[in-house]
Amino acid sequence: NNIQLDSIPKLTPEEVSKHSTKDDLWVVINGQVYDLTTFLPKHPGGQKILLKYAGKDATKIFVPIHPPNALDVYLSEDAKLGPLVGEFEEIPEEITPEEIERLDRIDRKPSLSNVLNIHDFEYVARQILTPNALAYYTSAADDEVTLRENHNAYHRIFFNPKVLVDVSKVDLSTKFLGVPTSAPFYVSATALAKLGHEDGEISIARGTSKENITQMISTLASCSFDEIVDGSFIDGKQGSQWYQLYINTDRNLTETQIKHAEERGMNGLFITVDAPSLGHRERDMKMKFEAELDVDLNADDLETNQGASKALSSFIDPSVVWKDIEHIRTLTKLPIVIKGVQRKEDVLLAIQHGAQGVVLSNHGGRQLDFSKAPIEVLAEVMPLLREKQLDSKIEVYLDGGIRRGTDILKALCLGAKGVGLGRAFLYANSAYGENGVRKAIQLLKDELEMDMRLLGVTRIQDLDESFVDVSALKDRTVIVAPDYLYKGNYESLDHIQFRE
Ligand SMILES: Cc1cc2c(cc1C)[n+](S(=O)(=O)[O-])c1c(=O)[nH]c(=O)nc-1n2C[C@H](O)[C@H](O)[C@H](O)COP(=O)(O)O
Repeated sequence: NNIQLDSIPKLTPEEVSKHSTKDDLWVVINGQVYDLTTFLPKHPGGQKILLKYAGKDATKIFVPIHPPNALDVYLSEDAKLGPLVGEFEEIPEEITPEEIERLDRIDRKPSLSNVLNIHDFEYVARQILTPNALAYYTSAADDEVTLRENHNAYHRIFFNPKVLVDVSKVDLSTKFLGVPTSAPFYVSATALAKLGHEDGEISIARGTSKENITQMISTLASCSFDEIVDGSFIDGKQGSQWYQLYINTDRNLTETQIKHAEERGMNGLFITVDAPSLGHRERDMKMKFEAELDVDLNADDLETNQGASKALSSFIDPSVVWKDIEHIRTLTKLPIVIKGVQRKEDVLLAIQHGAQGVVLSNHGGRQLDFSKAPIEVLAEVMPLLREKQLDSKIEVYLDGGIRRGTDILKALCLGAKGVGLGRAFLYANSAYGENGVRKAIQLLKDELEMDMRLLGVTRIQDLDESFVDVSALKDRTVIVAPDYLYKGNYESLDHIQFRE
């Protein structure tokens, strides 16, 4: 045995570094040595990134992108070679001047008490996020027209406020899929929250749970599903959460995910259908998510440059159709909501195929550019559902471009059950963690309460179309020549100030 034991190479850094080619590829993650040779062509993130770290320690790049259980999900037992013996010599990373400035801005970050609105969170986050995180969070498809239209469309809707109404007590509470919520908005599923904050989706879970707001957990979350669910327990009570599903080409894996989501107490299953493949997000792609790669692979091995999005989406099944929704209904008792619906006819199909809800969404402009703003689709959907007496048959949510209480209020007046915010909470979490998430929720609640009071309505269920004027909503004329005198006098609000 001694002779046998002696002949097994010790898993030292020197030994690991000998296995650094695509035909013999070892990598160290969290102190464990893995043989990724057979996994290399299957890696959703492409080959380049693995080859970049062949024979090296990849822990730093692995942790912000993958949930901890990713290695168990993707790797066979024989790929796990055992613990590293010894340590790699730390090679000090060269710190660029831009990185020094970024770290300085983090030190001078405004105090949370000075944050007044969602735009402030975005402004601070943009100053302190790493280039990769910023590119991934902010990016949208092609020319990012839909990204901007999502928010701009709200500017084409005005209010018809009522006066002399007793508005002393305003109640923001409502129910989503039969479950009470303290306000008619939720945190929408976004991936890779750990790129912006080390607690990732867990601090979002804690913040939403403490504020009694629902969190939608992404299939692509950077924390494991179970740790996000566990993170939502406050004093033993689980927060309200939904599971957002990308249907996997491996349908058995999808079935396992659905059953596990039900076991862990999800209040809804949101099936995202607007991303048969993730969109063409050039900001993200420019970052070449594997950025500083200097792997000299020959062209035929190389996938085209893919940002995080493309890298993450290779498992999404592009062949999903309405009958798959019927099949999924047989697998779970969870309410099923179709996320990413963009035309009124598909809302009727969602009802026909037994969905309890839809989210009118274009993925925050990250999918098909020139998709209409969901608020505009909502204004088409609700009259049709009322005409067919189907408005009580389905809950209609929407997301995209929501940044103010007035945006939420306009959607509710037009018949939305509730609205989702994606980037707003990524920015709040990235800049200030759990407390940032809580502050963002409180700011939106305060704005919404104030807006309802000034609109002359005190309960969510009393909101209706009479409170909004949508006559300009479809009017996408070229902007009328601005009145420069007025425009020149108008001073835009200042961004939040960084401390000296
Ligand atoms: C900003 C962002 C959005 C993502 C998102 C990641 C980011 C960084 N990702 S993505 O990795 O596939 O693109 C998801 C996701 O995991 N699943 C999903 O259903 N929607 C995803 N969305 C869309 C999100 O759920 C909302 O539809 C969208 O963010 C709403 O627009 P706002 O950002 O303007 O609120």
